[in-house]
Amino acid sequence: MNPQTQFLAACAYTTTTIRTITTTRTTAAAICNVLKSNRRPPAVFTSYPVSARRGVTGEKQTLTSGRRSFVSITTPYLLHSNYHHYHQQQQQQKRHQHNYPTRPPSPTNTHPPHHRPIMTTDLIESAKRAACQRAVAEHFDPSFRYIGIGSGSTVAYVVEAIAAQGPSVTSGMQFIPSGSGSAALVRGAGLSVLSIPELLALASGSPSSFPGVTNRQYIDVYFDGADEVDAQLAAIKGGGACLFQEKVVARLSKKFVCVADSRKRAPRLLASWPAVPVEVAPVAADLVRLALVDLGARNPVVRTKGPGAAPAGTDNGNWIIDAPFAPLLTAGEEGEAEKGKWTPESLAAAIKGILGVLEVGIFAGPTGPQAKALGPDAAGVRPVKAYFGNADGDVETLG
Ligand SMILES: O=C[C@H](O)[C@H](O)[C@H](O)COP(=O)(O)O
Repeated sequence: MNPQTQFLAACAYTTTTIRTITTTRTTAAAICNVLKSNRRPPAVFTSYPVSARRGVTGEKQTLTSGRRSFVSITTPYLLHSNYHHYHQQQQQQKRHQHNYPTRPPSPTNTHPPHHRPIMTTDLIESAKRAACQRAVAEHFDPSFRYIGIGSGSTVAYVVEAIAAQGPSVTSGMQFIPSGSGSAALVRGAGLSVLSIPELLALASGSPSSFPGVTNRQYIDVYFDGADEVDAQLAAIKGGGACLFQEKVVARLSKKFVCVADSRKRAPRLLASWPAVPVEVAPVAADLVRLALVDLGARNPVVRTKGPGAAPAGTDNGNWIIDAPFAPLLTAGEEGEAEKGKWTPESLAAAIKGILGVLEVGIFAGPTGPQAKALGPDAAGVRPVKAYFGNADGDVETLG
C-alpha cells in the first residue's frame, strides 16, 4: 500500500484524532474528499500549502494515526484533520497571508478566534510524552493502590511512564480503565486491570480497603487526555467516543490530572474544537438532536464511522451526537450576555436534562478536592491540573 492508501485505511477504523500528512496538492484534495465522506461531519479535512508554515518542511515524516505509524510522502501540501469546521476551509483560501485556520464569524460568536499552534506529527507525539512524564512525576505516588486510566492516544504515554517504574512499584496497584481501549492498553503494559463494577463491588464489600475515603473517591488519581481545555480547566472530551465511563472514573477519583499537547489549550471551550460530544440512546437520537437545536446547537449530527457511514457505537452500545455550539463562556463570565449564553457547567446541565442523553462530554464544575469539601454527595470531574506539552519539549501547566 502506498502511504495515502495506508492513511485512508487508518482513517476508516480510528476514532481518535487523525494527524497530518504531507503530500501533493492533487492527492491532498483527493484524500480530503474521501475522508469527508467517511468520517463524522465535524471531522473536516483541509489542506494547506506547507511552504508558509514555520517548522514544516517538505521532508519525509512519520504519520501516526491511532496507534499505527506510517511514513508520509514528501512535499508541498500539508493535510491536517479534525480541528476545523467545513466553513473554515473556504475562509482559509482568503486567509493565506496569515495561514492559520480560524472559526467562521457568526452572529453568536463574538469571541476572537483561537489559533491552534501547528506541530508536525513527531513533535506532537514528543509533546504528549513530555506532558505525561511530567504529570506522572508530579501526581503518581508509589503508595497509591488504585489509578484511573483514561482513553485516547495521549494517556498511552502515562501508562508508559508508570510501567517504566517497574513491578516493584506497580505490582500492588490496580488500574481502572475508562473503556475497552484503555483496558487493552493497561493489560498490554503488564499492569493489573480492575473494572469499574469490580471496584464498586470491592468498595461496598470491603470498605476497610478504602480507609478515609469520602464522596466515593476510591481512586487515588485519574490521568486522562482531553480534546480542549479552557482557562478554568473545564474540558471537552469524547472525540474518540469515550466520555461516559471517563466521567464515572473521574467522579470516583480523588483528582483528575489532564494530559495533552499544547494544541488542546484554549481560552474557552469550542474556541477550536468544533462540537460537544453527547452520548445518547440510539432509539432517542432524533429526539435529542431536536432538543439540542432548541438549546442553540447548529446542525447536531450522529457521528458515523467507516465507508458505510454507520453510526459510531460507544463502549456502552450507544451513539454519539456531535453538537456544535458557539464558543462557551468561562466560569465567572455568567451574565455577560454580549459574550454568549452558556458556561461549560450550564450547557452540560442543560444537555444532561434531555431525555435520551446518557452523558455529556463536558467536564466542568467542582474538581475532586472541591467536591470532597462540598459534602458526601458532591461529584468532582473537572481536572485539578493540566499538563500541555509544547513542540520545543517544554511543558506548560494550568492549575
Ligand atoms: O473519547 C476520547 C477521550 O475523551 C480522549 O481522552 C480525548 O478524545 C483525547 O484523545 P487524544 O489524547 O487521543 O487526543
